[in-house]
Amino acid sequence: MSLDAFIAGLPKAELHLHIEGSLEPELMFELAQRNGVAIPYDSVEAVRAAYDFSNLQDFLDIYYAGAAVLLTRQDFEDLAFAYFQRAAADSVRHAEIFFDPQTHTDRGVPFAVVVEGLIAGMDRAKAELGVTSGLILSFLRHLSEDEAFATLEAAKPYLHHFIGVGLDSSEVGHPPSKFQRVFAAARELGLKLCAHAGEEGPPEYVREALDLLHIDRMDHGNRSMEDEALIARLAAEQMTLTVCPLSNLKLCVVKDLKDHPVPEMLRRGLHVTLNSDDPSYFGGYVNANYSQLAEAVSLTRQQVVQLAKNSFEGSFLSDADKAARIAEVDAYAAAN
Ligand SMILES: Nc1ncnc2[nH]cnc12
Ligand SMILES: [Zn+2]
Repeated sequence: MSLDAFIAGLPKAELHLHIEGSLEPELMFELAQRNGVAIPYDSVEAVRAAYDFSNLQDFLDIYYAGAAVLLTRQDFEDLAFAYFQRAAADSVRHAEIFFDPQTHTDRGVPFAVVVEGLIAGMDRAKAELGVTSGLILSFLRHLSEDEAFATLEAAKPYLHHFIGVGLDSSEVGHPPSKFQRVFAAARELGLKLCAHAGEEGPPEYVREALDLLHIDRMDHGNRSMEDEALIARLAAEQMTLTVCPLSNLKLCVVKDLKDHPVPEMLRRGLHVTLNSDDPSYFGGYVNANYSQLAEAVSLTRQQVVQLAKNSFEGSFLSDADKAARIAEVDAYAAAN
């Protein structure tokens, strides 16, 4: 069996996926028409052609504009279910997905519409596809901490739907320290804590995410590799990093997949997982991330299995569920 075929059937979890970043151009057009929203493209091909980014901000500008077609509960359910169909096809058994409530509430879409639509899509995915999931409320870091607090307040009636909070959007100039108080409040509410750190921002931001936000999981973390003491600490703490190879390539965090830090991260004992981030914008879902990285840096089958096990280990599932899913990975690896 080829490594690609092995990856295709390998049970895995996805831990870094922005649901708004799974909006495929076809669905963007469908929703634009359904809702009478004008979009600045005249074809699906024109949308895809616009996905040529030099950095994170280039991407974010287009990503926030694309989200304008999402208005109704049904839109959010359709968006989520479309993602889960692709995830299921990639042998994803469990996904912990980010959403950006402020991107929608700032356009006048009620918080309830967004959450109820996403939850409906997640419930359908469990019933029809057997994919379990959790929802992570992500704060936009280019906005103020007061606005993050207002978002957390709006989330309170729906708290039982969330497994955690995250921190995303423009990293440089918006260090984790800006959100120290709202992360403490989220922890008090029993939520898990994630933050994007070290995608474009310096190792100092990674340290702040650890020391000031007290995160349970780190999104990206690439630039930690510039700091020996930080590498040693992340390895000692077995902090899960949700790494996104095709995102890193498209946003010019790495020049070539051959330069990707994952092999060095593994060699240094870091707890790495592979994820798709914003698959519609970056050219591939989770299996494409595994396969293209494996090809570029010559990952072994054993490393690929380790990455899949890490994905369950680093999830917010219960210990019993983690063990059951990891046993599934072992059984698959033994049989193939
Ligand atoms: N890769 C990324 N980094 C920061 N914010 C994001 N929002 C969606 N994708 C993101
Ligand atoms: Zn991300």
